[in-house]
Amino acid sequence: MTGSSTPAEGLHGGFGNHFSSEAVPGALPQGRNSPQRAPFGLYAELLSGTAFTAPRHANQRTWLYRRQPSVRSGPYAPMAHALLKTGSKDGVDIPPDPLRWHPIPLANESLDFVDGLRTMVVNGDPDAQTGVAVHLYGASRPMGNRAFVDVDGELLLIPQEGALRVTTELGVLHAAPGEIVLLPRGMLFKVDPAVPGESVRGYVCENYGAAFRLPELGPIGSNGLANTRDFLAPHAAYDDGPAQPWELVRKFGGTLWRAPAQASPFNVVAWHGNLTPYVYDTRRFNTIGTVSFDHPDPSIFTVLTSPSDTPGWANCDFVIFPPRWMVAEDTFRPPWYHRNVMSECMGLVHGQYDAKEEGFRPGGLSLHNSMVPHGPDADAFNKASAAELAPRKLDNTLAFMVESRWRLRPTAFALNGGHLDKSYADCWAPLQDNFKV
Ligand SMILES: O=C(O)Cc1cc(O)ccc1O
Ligand SMILES: [Fe+2]
Repeated sequence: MTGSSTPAEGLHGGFGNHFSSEAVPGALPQGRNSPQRAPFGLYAELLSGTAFTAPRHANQRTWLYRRQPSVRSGPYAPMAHALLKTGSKDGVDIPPDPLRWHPIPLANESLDFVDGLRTMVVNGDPDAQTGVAVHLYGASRPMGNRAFVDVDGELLLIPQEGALRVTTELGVLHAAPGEIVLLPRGMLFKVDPAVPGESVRGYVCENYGAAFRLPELGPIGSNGLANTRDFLAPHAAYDDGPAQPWELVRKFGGTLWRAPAQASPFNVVAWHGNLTPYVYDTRRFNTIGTVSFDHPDPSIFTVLTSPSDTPGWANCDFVIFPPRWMVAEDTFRPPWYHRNVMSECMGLVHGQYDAKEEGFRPGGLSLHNSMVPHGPDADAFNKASAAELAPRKLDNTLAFMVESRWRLRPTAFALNGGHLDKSYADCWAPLQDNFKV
């Protein structure tokens, strides 16, 4: 990896594909996974993402050929992190009101990606492999010789400010706002500002449940929404410099643990498999909407889904609200007023969200828990009720939603950290009873 960087073009494409990659020609064993001696003195190591006996269509694993096996690290000692939380046990009780947070200013303290994580909402329990968390990240410096691995869940990074360089065991990915990065459970990585000296900010969805997959398309057919080939996996790249001290940070059972390592863990020279990180550009999302009337359910905007044991009732749906044409006739075009059984946590990467043109700001967050009434604010209602219904492009915008079947509990930091929008509910106060017969 020293002296090498992954070009944005030419990555492997295809969600769930089986890829092969070697940074040194001949480093990948052919015809078998664990030859008596792996090429060039490398160690063979398996990383499984599903149980060995998971059905073939869901089975995920990757074979790594590396300079040192991962077991060459430790012992681990607890590492304090005041604001990184896990599962519903780390959430607080809240009244069933809609909640919203102002963006947290870009980090001006010296924080790396791990130090700068702040958990906002949590549910479930990683020991039961259910639930999600939504964290905010804010980093002003690179991780240096520090690698992070999350055993509690896979991570979906949603950059909001500043581009990221994400180094993983399988190679390097770059992601700017508008792109997202999926990091499998148990795979080591580090996240650095792509531009040295620049501060970065964004969101992280941590998924303790079944791995994210593409949603079923039903009557949409065989194409559409997030297309398989647009998920890009890295090429093998490894640190080829001399051994240096590293620190490994492992999130394991809701606690952070740290261990020294004598050399870089990014030492995988070749790999093959289908358990890989991905970068996905949301501009590739094939957005589908009504061409007649009514506001469709937002499930048409699902990028990735983590199913629960109940069909159709997701542990987590990751949904985006990308630029799109609004053409519906005789229709109130923004979202309707609603109470949903699913709990909804929303963020804004850039632009404006049509239900809340003011108040919901890029980098901010909102939470509408199960059955909590919400919908367009009074301004959006008045504007959309009176608007001339010509075709209109909703442009320069990207909002997203992490939706879960389980109630999302805010953390104590979310409630008391100084970023809660205490007057959120006022945005609906002007709505009057306009009923007249
Ligand atoms: O509350 C929200 O803004 C998210 C949302 C959007 C939409 O188009 C329909 C339902 C819904 O919950
Ligand atoms: Fe909603």
